[in-house]
Amino acid sequence: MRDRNDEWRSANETGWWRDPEVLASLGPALADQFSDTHPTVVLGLQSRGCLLGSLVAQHLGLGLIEVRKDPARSAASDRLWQRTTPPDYEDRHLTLGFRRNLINSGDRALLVDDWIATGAQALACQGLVADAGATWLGASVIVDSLERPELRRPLNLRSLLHVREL
Ligand SMILES: O=P(O)(O)OC[C@H]1O[C@H](OP(=O)(O)OP(=O)(O)O)[C@H](O)[C@@H]1O
Ligand SMILES: Nc1ncnc2[nH]cnc12
Repeated sequence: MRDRNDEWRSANETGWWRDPEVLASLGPALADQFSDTHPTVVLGLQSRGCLLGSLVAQHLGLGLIEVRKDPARSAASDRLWQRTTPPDYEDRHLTLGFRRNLINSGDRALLVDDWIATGAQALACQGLVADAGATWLGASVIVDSLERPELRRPLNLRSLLHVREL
């Protein structure tokens, strides 16, 4: 998994997906970080989070909710749970959301993503789960690059690697 791309000062994540063994291991590894919980649904953040979220959901025998950027393009806003993020790692205030009928108040939601930096997008996802009256279990990510360590506990963040290990 060590794959530093010096030009961009970030990991070359597409190389991870290209490796069949790494790809096969990611769903189980991300799921196992929350083996003490009982998720009923996986949330995947567009776009890399969806790629990984589907691996985790399939491993656990669960379904996936695609958390879309700019979800109002695909459904009327009164049918959506939507939240706007604080500034993310690219200083964007993104609107994230999904259709309300995809989740119910009895759901126990696990967010899956490749990377966390400011935590802005994960916080918005936590807010979406709260809006639906569902239970937030935590965020299972590959790389922890969290800039605000005080968010680690409220988000219940668990990671396969810290950015310093890349
Ligand atoms: O902690 P934050 O500052 O919120 O940033 C982390 C998020 O940003 C990246 O996705 P990006 O929006 O670049 O989309 P992508 O998955 O399409 O690359 C990354 O995959 C996380 O989803
Ligand atoms: N995928 C990613 N998401 C957020 N911050 C990053 N920095 C480097 N890669 C990143």
